[in-house]
Amino acid sequence: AAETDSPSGGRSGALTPGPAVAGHVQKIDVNPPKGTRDFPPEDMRLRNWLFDHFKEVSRLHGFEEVDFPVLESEALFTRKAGEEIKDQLYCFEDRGNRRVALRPELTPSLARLVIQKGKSVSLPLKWFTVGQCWRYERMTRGRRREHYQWNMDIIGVPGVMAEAELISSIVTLFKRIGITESDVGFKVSSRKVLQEVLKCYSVPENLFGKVCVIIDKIEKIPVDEIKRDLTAVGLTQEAVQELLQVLSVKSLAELEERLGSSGEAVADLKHLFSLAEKFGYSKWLQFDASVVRGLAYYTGIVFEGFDREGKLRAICGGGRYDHLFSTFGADDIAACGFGFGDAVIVELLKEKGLLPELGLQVDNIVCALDEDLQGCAAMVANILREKGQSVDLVLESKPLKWVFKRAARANAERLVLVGNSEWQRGMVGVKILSTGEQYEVKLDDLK
Ligand SMILES: OCc1cccc(Br)n1
Repeated sequence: AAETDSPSGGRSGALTPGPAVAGHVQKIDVNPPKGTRDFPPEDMRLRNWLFDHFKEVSRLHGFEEVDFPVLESEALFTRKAGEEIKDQLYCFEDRGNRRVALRPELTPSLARLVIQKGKSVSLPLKWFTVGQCWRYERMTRGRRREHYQWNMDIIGVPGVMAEAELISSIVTLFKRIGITESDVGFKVSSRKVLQEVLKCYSVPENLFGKVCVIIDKIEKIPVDEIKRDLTAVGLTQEAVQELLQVLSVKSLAELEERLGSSGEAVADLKHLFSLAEKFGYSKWLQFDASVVRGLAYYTGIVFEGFDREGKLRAICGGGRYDHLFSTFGADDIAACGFGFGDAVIVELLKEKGLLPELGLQVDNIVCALDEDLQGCAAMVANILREKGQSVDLVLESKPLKWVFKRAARANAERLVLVGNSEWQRGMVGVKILSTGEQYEVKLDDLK
């Protein structure tokens, strides 16, 4: 809207509502900021349902919950590997002139806390968290700017039993919400494949992260751009060619033929696939050499959950990051973890008709039949609440028709009516809404 002179002489525009003009207040924009979501009750019930599963699965696997500020020092995320997550950092300078950022991921915060705890914690650590993560993306792509991620991390275990345990956690989650191996799978590879190829071509170690970030785009941008970007960071044509060929390897056997049996990449992957048999989730896994994931700090096994119909983006992803700690100036600790977002999984559940029915549920509606019985109704509500019963207490005089309608909407088990004559006899009226059964009960016997 064009800027206009408000009567008070100030200037108001579309984003800065003008001052009230003689009883008129310009209505604020009631939508949440671009790319963000509100969670009204029905959406919050679904979110809680999902997060409760995340937390229960973490508990079943013996993980401890941790949390960190959504606001972190920008320095935690300023990796120089050309990652999208860095380009879209939601960062700013605070009033203390500190460079800060809304976290785009949770792993760096977890590493920071592990370093902070130092020797006061004993390894291995099995920590999990569910937290909101942010990115600032030009809204031209209309993508969200926030999502919640479930993370599980194992700190201090160098062997692939750790990755196997993480995948077990995700399989457990999928099973709990009705997703099977016919719906989703895990593409599994190891960045040690790339590492071994790059080593053959004497590519300096410090280019590893950049190369992985470029290759992660292999299914998103034309292969000529991939080649150009790889050449630009210093790889020879030959190295580029070999890299792209090894990424198209179709099986672990073929990979072993190409890389030999003595390398760690093949050994780790064979070990992981044998462990998958023991964990009972072999059918969920497939080797896919093209999986590298887009975070620069992965160093070993990487995996991502995908929908077999190929309609959705990756459901989750993770891997080993054995050198993240040294990038923060600390001694390295072997580590691996995954992130599981709250958006793609809901799209998958919708696709599969697996969204749970989660209506509002309250045990009792308690209602005074006369204005002067409000206090008595409060006493009844208190008695029930102390017994662990949920009560929606009617807080003002309402016609019975209104009360019944609210009881139906709240899917209430029963209606407790506080009326004068009953109250005089120490009784209250009860109506079981599912059967219509109606009776009086002594206050002391209310349960
Ligand atoms: O997965 C990348 C990402 C990071 C932060 C917020 C959103 Br939405 N997406």
